[in-house]
Parts: sequence; structure tokens; C-alpha cells
Amino acid sequence: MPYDALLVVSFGGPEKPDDVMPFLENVVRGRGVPRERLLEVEAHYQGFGGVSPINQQCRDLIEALDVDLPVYWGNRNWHPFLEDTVRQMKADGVRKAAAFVTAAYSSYSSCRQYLDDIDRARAAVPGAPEIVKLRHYYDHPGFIAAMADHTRAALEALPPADRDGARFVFTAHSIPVSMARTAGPAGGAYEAQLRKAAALVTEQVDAGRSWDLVWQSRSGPPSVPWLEPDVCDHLEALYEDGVRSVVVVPIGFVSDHMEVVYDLDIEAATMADKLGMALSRAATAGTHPRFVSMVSELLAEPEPVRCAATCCPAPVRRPS
Ligand SMILES: CC1=C(CCC(=O)O)c2cc3nc(cc4[nH]c(cc5[nH]c(cc1n2)c(C)c5CCC(=O)O)c(CCC(=O)O)c4C)C(CCC(=O)O)=C3C
Ligand SMILES: [Fe+2]
Repeated sequence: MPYDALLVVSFGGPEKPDDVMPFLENVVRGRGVPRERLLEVEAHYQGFGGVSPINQQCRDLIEALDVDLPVYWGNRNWHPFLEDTVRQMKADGVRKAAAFVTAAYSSYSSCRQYLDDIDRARAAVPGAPEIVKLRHYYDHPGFIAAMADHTRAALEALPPADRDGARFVFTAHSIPVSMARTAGPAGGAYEAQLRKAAALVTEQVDAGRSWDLVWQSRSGPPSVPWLEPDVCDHLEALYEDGVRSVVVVPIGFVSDHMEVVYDLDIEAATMADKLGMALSRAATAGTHPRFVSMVSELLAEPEPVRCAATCCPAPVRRPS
């Protein structure tokens, strides 16, 4: 193995009420997210005591990993910041680390932005170790097996009478349509990879089942088109079509962080309740043993080739 350390790279989240606004400012700096949206999201976090689950989920994953390397952890938007971690790695004599990013798919937000974050952190630390991002794992048998197990469990959690007719509703973070168009080496990769993962999970759980891929957690100004339909609108449409039960599968995420526990467990669940629809939400991969062992398997693969510079370009932002 060519690596002498593993670096887990994640989004980061607040861990107390006073962290929330500074964290959000970090997330949206220069990204044109309207103030009203920011205050709305602040309220989601404060409703959970100002604590996002994501940092503890990273600690749990790191605890569960079974790798023969020192493991480090750095975030994009909150402590421990990537730059501080890279500084520590350099001080510890790390020369070449593999980076496992807690995002499985191609797109500017889910891939390129993490690569840029890593480059920026390395640029700030003279003599920083080389850092090789491990490949996308959306279709890795470990990720798929974990999601299939969790989808099966969610299906079984529905009342028996609701199981046969339950639709599988896969969800992922919406992104601007322009970002979706340019995702991956040839464009369209974010949506195509999500569809592939959803199809693989469905095939393992119940090959004949009807499923959809929909979007959640839309941000940005209303004037910019994002991927649709939103999960809540989709539940209404399904109800109109006579569907009375759904298994919601957050295939676009790897842990039950705020977008999952607020946007699905509160918002989508409230919508299903209002409609009189049975909803069961599948857990994300989290610390499922097959997801955990996948990380070791990725480390043992030949070193991945770095994405081309033109892959998943940053969105062009017009001054407002
Ligand atoms: C594709 C994607 C993923 C999946 C891949 C990955 O996991 O990286 C993801 C994950 C996450 N997104 C998260 C949180 C937020 N995302 C925001 C805003 C945005 N997300 C975007 C995309 C994505 N986001 C985009 C295009 C924006 C607009 C601003 C911009 O162009 O960057 C905002 C701003 C407020 C708002 O929601 O408007 C927040 C607070 C958290 C942490 C949750 C927690 O704290 O537990 C996680 C894991
Ligand atoms: Fe996000």
C-alpha cells in the first residue's frame, strides 16, 4: 500500500448553538444563498440544540474503521478544519495519505469542492503531505449492500398491509441544474450515478419494485433552477396517483446528518402524515459493517487517477 495515513474528509457541522451562524457563514461564503434561507436553516440547527449530528457520525465511522494506518479527520466547514489536520499530519511526518471523502458522487459540490479544499489546505502548509482522493464509491458493493440492508429494514418497519404497495423513493441533495449538467467527465454524472446506485439497491431488495429518484434540501436563490421534483412535492404527486406508502431512501448521503434528520424525518414525515401516507425512512450507510470494510477495500485498490481539471467545474457565478 503506497499510503502512510488515511485522511477522512467531511463537511463539518456545528456542535453548540454559538457555532451555528459562523458555520453557516463558512458554508455559503460567496455562494449567493439568500439571507432568508440562511435564517431558516439556522432555525433547523437551533431546533436540534445547535448540534449537527455529522461530526459525531465522523467520529463513529473513524472508530469503526479497521485499517493499519493512522487515521486523521478534517472538515470543509467546521472544526477540525482540514488545514489544521494537514498541519498535524505534516508534523507527524506523514508523506502520502489517502483521502476518504464522505460524499460518494461526482459534482462540483460533492467532489471538486473537496479536491479544492484539500489543495487549499496543502497550499497553506509548507511541506504538506501528498493527498490522494480515493475513487467514487456510489456503486461499490459495500455501499450498495449497506443501503440495501437498511432499505429492507425500512420496508419491514412498515405495517404489513402497507409493504407490498410501498414505492421506493430515493433522495439526494438537489444541486443547481447547471451544476448537474457539468458533473463528471462528460456531464450529467451526479444524476446518472444516483440512478445507478438506486437501481442496484432496488435490485438487491426487491427487483420488481417501482422506484423514483427525487431531490431534497434545495438552497440558493429562487431564480436559479435546481433539480426537481422536491421530495415533499413528490409525495403529494404519488398520493394523487394512489400510492399510500413509501420507503424513503437517502441514497445521496452517507450518514444521518442534519439534511436527513430535518428535511426527511421532520419535513417529509410531516407531509406524509398530512396526506395520510405511511412513510418509513431507511438509515444511511453510517457505520454499517460493509460500508466500513469498503474503506479498507478502497485503500487496497491501485492508486486512483486524479480527476481531470475540467471535471465537475465550479459554477459560474454572476454578480447579483
Ligand atoms: C451535493 C451536496 C451534498 C452531498 C455531498 C456531500 O455530503 O458533500 C451536500 C451535503 C451537505 N450539505 C450540508 C449542509 C448545507 N448545505 C448547504 C448548501 C448547499 N449544499 C449543496 C450541495 C450539497 N450539500 C449546495 C449546492 C448548496 C448551496 C450552496 C453552495 O453552492 O455550496 C447549506 C447552506 C444552507 C442551505 O441549506 O441553504 C448547508 C447548511 C451538510 C451538513 C449537514 C449537517 O450539518 O449535519 C451536508 C453533509
Ligand atoms: Fe449541502
